[in-house]
Amino acid sequence: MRVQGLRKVYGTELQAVTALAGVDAVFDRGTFTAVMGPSGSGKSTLLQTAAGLDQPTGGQAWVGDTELSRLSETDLTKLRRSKIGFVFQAFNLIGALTVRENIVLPLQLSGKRADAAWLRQVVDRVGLTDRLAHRPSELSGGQQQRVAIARALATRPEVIFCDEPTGALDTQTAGEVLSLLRSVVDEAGQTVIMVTHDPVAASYADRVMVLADGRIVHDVPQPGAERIAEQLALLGRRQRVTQER
Ligand SMILES: Nc1ncnc2c1ncn2[C@@H]1O[C@H](COP(=O)(O)OP(=O)(O)OP(=O)(O)O)[C@@H](O)[C@H]1O
Repeated sequence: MRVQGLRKVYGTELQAVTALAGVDAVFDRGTFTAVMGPSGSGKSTLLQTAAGLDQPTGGQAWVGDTELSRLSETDLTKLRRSKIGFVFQAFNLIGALTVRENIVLPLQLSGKRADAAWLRQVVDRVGLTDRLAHRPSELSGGQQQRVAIARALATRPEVIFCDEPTGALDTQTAGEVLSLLRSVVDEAGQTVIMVTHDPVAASYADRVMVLADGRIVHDVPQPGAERIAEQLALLGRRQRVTQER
């Protein structure tokens, strides 16, 4: 996955907000990247435009050799369904469906037959084998997020985008979900790009990318939760000083 010169401006001339001011980044296969930065720095916008959920104002995003802006709306939807998985803070499961039905939904939407062996492996990895007939409301928050991860994995996507996947979970449950994402990268070789505010969550990644004002201001191999927290605090202080001037 890579993005080049990615720009996003919301609104019209007088009230234009530059959410992304030209972002270049490569996310190698089988790596886990945490995207961090102050509120409003463009993290979600980066995720949305890189994943083809929203159109950038300028620049390009590629999944493998495919440049997203060249695709028709139909082909973009097909690509999103087959090559990209999404995990959100709010789980976004369908309450009327069972765990199994939620997990296979992306396959059904893309008209693919479920690969039974892969699905067994996915369900086993997320530890939900004995919960397949339950409804999401009968599960804990951590279990619901594991269903969402299994659903994201069902189509064997090349890249999984996570927006604050542990934002609604307690520390221990968050740790379990993050270990699961780590194992998806290490054992299944998938690429994970995760937006998070939490330095501990970011410490599970291989690399931490920090955005400020729609630009990458740090892009480093992950230095540990403490250093990440220090860097973010420094960035917050610098921003406050700039705003006060
Ligand atoms: N639909 C929109 N219309 C106008 N402005 C928007 C829209 N979506 C986002 N923005 C603006 O773009 C900038 C970046 O927003 P974005 O949601 O990407 O930031 P973020 O880093 O994910 O923030 P947070 O950590 O608070 O979720 C912000 O200034 C935001 O107000």
